[in-house]
Amino acid sequence: MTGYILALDQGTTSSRAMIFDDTGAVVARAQQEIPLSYPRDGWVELAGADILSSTFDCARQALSQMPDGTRPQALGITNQRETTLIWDRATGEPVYPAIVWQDRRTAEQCREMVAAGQEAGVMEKTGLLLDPYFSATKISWILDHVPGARARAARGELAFGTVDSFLLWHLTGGEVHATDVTNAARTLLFNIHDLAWDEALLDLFRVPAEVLPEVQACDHHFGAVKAELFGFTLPITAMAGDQQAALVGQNCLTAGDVKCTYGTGGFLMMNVGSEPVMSQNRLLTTVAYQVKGQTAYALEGSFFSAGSSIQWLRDGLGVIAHAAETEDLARSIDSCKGVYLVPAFTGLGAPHWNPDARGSLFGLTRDSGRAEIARAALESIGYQTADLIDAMQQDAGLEVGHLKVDGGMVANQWLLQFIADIITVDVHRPRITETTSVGIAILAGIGSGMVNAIRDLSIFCEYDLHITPNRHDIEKNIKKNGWKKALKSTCYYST
Ligand SMILES: Nc1ncnc2c1ncn2[C@@H]1O[C@H](COP(=O)(O)OP(=O)(O)O)[C@@H](O)[C@H]1O
Ligand SMILES: O=P(O)(O)OC[C@H](O)CO
Repeated sequence: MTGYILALDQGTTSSRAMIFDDTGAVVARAQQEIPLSYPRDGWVELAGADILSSTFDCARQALSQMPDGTRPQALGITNQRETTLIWDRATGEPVYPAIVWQDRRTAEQCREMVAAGQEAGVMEKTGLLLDPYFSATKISWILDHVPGARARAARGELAFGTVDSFLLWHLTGGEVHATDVTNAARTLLFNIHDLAWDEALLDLFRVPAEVLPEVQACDHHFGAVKAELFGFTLPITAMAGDQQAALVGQNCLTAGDVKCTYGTGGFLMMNVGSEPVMSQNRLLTTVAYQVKGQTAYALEGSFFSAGSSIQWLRDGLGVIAHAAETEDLARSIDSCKGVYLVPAFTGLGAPHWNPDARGSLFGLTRDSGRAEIARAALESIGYQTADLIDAMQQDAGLEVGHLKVDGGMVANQWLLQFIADIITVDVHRPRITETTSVGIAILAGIGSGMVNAIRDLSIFCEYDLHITPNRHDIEKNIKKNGWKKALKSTCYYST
């Protein structure tokens, strides 16, 4: 009998459901966009109700596409990480909208903590930096700004969770409050060496232990979906943050394997094996996965604006109607003629970590038009990748042999060629580019016993596009120098 796995992927701009059979074939898929709101400069929020309804609608749509008489035997949840929700345990209602990972409202608190010399100790335990990106300061912000929330949290009436926990709570009818190690590792409250919440960090960030979920391995049996939701119960046998799921989905299971996901942001991740590698270049050290009792760690560099720059071209400037138009625009000119976009719309991530930086466009002339700006937006993604690869190679002490890419932006082949050219490394794109869903399906297959080991399902990871770099070294160096100058000016302006 064929086995089926339902993969739910709740991302920053959309929710997805995909159903795989046990040969790795996709039998159903559905996707729904969700609206982000930007209530103030640097603030980014999502409505909890939209997160739930879009995810459950996608699941129902995908289930309706299954062959007659069949249903999945396991469910895996993967999610945008760090995004923070606090809800009422009695009703499941969030007390405030989800504060999205891109949100910078706690920048001042982070700056004060850095000035007080608290960053080194936090980094040592968590592998993370003191940046508003992570959940801890977002939790405190909600507890401090929603009337009565701190007192209610102390009385055990409120629950905190990243999006995985929030979905799990609602899928199980409020019966299970849990997360997995990869999501916990993004909160600034979790010791990645002991794999446990850390009391000293809870005190430092003023987060009461009463709000925290239980932490489990990625392939844990988390609970069962209540029958009212989809018409039958379904075991939830895996959870993992989306970048970690993509690492698994890209078959990056050996130390030195690297993938980069180009969605709303860009997320470069290298498997470093069973011991954490601490960065000397302001990259993050994080848990890659914990499966069958084994833990793997990763080095990660994230930049906050990749696809979001393209959304800005479409929704902010109105210079394109669809994201895919950027490819033709980039091909329509030979070069940007000195135009650079530094897409620091919500600050700069690794390796700069400047929450106050804001986006800048440099080198405009009367000849600059939509093609130059669109191409500069795509090029900025290549430069940001190159900056992170340089830092990662130094930290890990090895050369990146090739880069596996995925995410919504990899439909753009001009972009992939530019990335290959600027990092001078081969770029491989898988047949199924939704590797986040692939990864969580593999983990759910293991959690349910349908699959024995991650490698059993490497069948999922076939590559159908291989791009080799064009080596114009002189030109590449000139371009990179221009980018460095633009970056420096952006940071200078923001101080
Ligand atoms: N052909 C394309 N060229 C450039 N950008 C694209 C293209 N297709 C999609 N995108 C961008 O990719 C992003 C969507 O990727 P996705 O992986 O679904 O994001 P997320 O998981 O963060 O919600 C959007 O920001 C969109 O603008
Ligand atoms: O929603 P995505 O795919 O852009 O991923 C968001 C990341 O997990 C944030 O760290």
